[in-house]
Amino acid sequence: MMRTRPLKVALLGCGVVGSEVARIMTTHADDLAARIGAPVELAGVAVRRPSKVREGIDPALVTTDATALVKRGDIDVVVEVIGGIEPARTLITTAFEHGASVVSANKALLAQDGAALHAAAEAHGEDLYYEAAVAGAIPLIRPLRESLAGDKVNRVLGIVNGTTNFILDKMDSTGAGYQEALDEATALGYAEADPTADVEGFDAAAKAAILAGIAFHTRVRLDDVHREGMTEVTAADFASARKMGCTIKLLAICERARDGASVTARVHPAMIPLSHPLASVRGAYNAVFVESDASGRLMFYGPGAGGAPTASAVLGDLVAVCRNRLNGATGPGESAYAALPVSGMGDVVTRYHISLDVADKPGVLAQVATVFAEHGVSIDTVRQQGKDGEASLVVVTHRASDAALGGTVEALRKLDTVRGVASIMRVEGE
Ligand SMILES: NC(=O)c1ccc[n+]([C@@H]2O[C@H](COP(=O)([O-])OP(=O)(O)OC[C@H]3O[C@@H](n4cnc5c(N)ncnc54)[C@H](O)[C@@H]3O)[C@@H](O)[C@H]2O)c1
Ligand SMILES: N[C@@H](CCO)C(=O)O
Ligand code: NA
Repeated sequence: MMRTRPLKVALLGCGVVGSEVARIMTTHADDLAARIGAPVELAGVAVRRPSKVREGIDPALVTTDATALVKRGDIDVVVEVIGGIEPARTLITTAFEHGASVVSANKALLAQDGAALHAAAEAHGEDLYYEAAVAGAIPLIRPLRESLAGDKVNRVLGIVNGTTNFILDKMDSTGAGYQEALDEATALGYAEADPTADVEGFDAAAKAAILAGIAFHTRVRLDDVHREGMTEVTAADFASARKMGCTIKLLAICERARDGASVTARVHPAMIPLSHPLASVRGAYNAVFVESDASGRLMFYGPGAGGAPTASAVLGDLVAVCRNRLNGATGPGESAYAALPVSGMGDVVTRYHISLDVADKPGVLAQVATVFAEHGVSIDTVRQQGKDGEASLVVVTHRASDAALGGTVEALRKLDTVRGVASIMRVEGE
């Protein structure tokens, strides 16, 4: 039966995502009410620039005082789409203190303070949902938290940043320059307010921390995630990748150690074979593989950024939280009982593609091969191209630990015959 008293929603932030949330709440109001069992009313919209014309939003609802809005006491759900750490964090905790549940898209905040925010939600008997924080529209948080709650997840691997995938795709497929592609991603509403968060891998690292925490029932913070951005990926790297039948993607990889006693989480550019499904993820799309004991390998794919796709995930959470509220219940909170340590990058085992500039003279190849052997790194293929007494040597290894590879590279740099290490890239997805 439909309840006539509406559930009241406060929207914090009315930018790319917030404006789409407001639009869908209005245009789909009847369907949302039917699905929830009560009407949902937009009771206030906190913005920074009140003079801006916002189509479809009653100006009487607009305020610059987000704190007063979350303190009103009659708000059921606060939707936080401001982003950043403060004032978002204080607004969310204030919302809990004043009897509201929270839906957020804020991966930066959740990766940094997720544990404290979950504790605050639990202490006040409120919900904290954030499907939009990871991989935009793709249902990923809820499948991990709920659908896979009976399985044991061992690995989560994928493309979780739309902006960088958009840029890498453009660089690879059209030869576009980095800045031109970034400007386009920003204009399309994919990039963070400060796109450094995207291109330097902070955004993907925040998502990796959130995914690893939920997947492995443990706490993983942003600082625990090894992070390398994509700003140093060059046209030459794409050319090398193509020679190997690969392309380059910025990947987030969260793994449980073989003995199950620890986990790792990392974000870095990697070569992947063109035959791998991740190679065909184009534009701002995201795709994530989840590997579990019983389920085997699952793939989640869809739009990873942009106003409307992100709003879809926010609205899904809003419906879930409203349903919980009508039932006098809350959804699942944080599950961190496994308390697994997070290991450093040295323990990660993968394959490597290394480009070296070397002297083109007898014995150099043997010298280089010896350094690899001395560090226990087995070589898969070697390709050499010589020109005017200099040569470029491309070595692809079998699986080795990052620590062993690091030692190898350090020793290679010390060889007189090695003029420089032009690039090192991990090879994933085989
Ligand atoms: N854009 C996307 O594709 C996308 C996807 C997933 C998640 N997110 C996340 O959603 C959140 C919002 O992203 P966005 O792309 O909409 O950003 P945005 O910059 O377009 O919107 C944020 C809005 O918040 C407003 N704001 C800032 N401080 C405020 C305050 N104190 N009170 C009220 N309003 C304030 C800004 O003026 C701006 O309009 C971020 O956490 C982001 O990481 C964005
Ligand atoms: N800036 C983010 C938004 C989605 O989280 C991205 O490009 O993926
Ligand atoms: Na999502």
